[in-house]
Amino acid sequence: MKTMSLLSVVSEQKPRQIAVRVLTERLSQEEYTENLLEIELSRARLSAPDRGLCQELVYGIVRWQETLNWLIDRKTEGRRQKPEMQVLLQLGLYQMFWLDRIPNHAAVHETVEIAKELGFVAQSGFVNAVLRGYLRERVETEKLLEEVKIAQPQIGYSHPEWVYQRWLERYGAEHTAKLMEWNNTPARTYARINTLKADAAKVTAQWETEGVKFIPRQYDWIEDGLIFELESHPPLAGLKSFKDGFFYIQDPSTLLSVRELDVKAAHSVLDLCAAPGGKTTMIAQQMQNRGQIVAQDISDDRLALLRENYVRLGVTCVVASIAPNAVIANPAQRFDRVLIDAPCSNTGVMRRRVDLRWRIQPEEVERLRETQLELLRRAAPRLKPNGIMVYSTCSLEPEENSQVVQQFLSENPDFELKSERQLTPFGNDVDGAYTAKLIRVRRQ
Ligand SMILES: C[S@@+](CC[C@H](N)C(=O)[O-])C[C@H]1O[C@@H](n2cnc3c(N)ncnc32)[C@H](O)[C@@H]1O
Repeated sequence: MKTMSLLSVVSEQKPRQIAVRVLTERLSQEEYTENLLEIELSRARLSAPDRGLCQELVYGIVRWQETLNWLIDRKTEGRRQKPEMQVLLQLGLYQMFWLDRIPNHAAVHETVEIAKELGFVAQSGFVNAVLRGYLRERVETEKLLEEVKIAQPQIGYSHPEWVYQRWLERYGAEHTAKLMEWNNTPARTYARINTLKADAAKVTAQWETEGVKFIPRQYDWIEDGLIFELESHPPLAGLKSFKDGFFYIQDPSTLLSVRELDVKAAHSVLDLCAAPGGKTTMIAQQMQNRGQIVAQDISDDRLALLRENYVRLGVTCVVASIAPNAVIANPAQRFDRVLIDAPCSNTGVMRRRVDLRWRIQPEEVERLRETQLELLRRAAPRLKPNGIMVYSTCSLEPEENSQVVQQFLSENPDFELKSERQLTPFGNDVDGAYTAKLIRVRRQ
């Protein structure tokens, strides 16, 4: 029988069907999985629990794809399956071995039914056989899944071999395992209180009335009472506290570079890679909306997000423009502070970007180094003598971090490295982030 196009099954508004569609689309499209899912969910009318299940299936299967494929290969002698068939088998196995709340027989039955709905009637027996085989060997398979984490961690924790080898060399086996485990765990949500609009007492009182469950969190680089982990909440964009600009969602690691910048109220600040504005708006908060922040970004779409954010948060001391126009427009202007929150491989935030690990390539890290150095070189002449320039990334790779800074320093003897710090998930329980604080010691 001819197989039906997945897109023709749109009338089915069920979480598993939508998950299969997104997981199949991602194999042939450039678009990020998160965006594909959002598009599909915006078209579907799912209940909140069904949306949650759909997201959990998509994100979980993308994260664990290497391990799932390994399980499938064991039963199919490595024979290549059609992409849709592979996705169906992944869907069944993921529910059986990773989701506690789905009974096994339901996982098998539902997956076989979806196979039939999609036109894989002849192959549905094969799907059934593979899944039932694993059902019979459930206990042994669970043991095997634990053993492969030790024998072949890149398969056991589902990461590309090259990424695993890189981290193994740098961080050792134990930390690398922790890092990969972290990347496979759904990311937590953190809110930073926007003190331009409200204090922590006011925001938390408002959250109580809105059904937000929160816990205060402390970090050595952030003043107390500023960061809350949101354990559960209704959709944030619908909350009055959100619309009123009482808080901004960001990982605590992103605030280290702002602390290092050490801004004062009347300062002039150049924020070279500013969008969507997590750091810009925190800098404005520290300057109590005085002084001036020239915020730039290369992307128009992201600059629109920056504007949306600073309007919502009541930030008024920002001039935003497409890079590098503002700097070119006034070449004589010098700044007290410069922040370069550079584009990077994002290896420190892999748990927030589910398919990132399958997209990045070693060559990309090399290419990014060039951009990062270029940004530092462009920014350096704009810093006043004795001013502070902070370079930051959310990468765990020294090639994009200390090595870039060292190269810059070797070319710029008027700059000194004051401090640098690498935050890691296994060391600090936050996303990975690197920050270097540089001082311009004399005029060249
Ligand atoms: C890590 S993100 C910045 C995040 C932002 N600082 C925040 O805290 O929300 C890096 C940004 O650099 C921008 N970008 C990339 N290449 C750039 C360039 N050559 N000049 C300026 N911005 C650039 C990207 O569009 C992206 O928005």
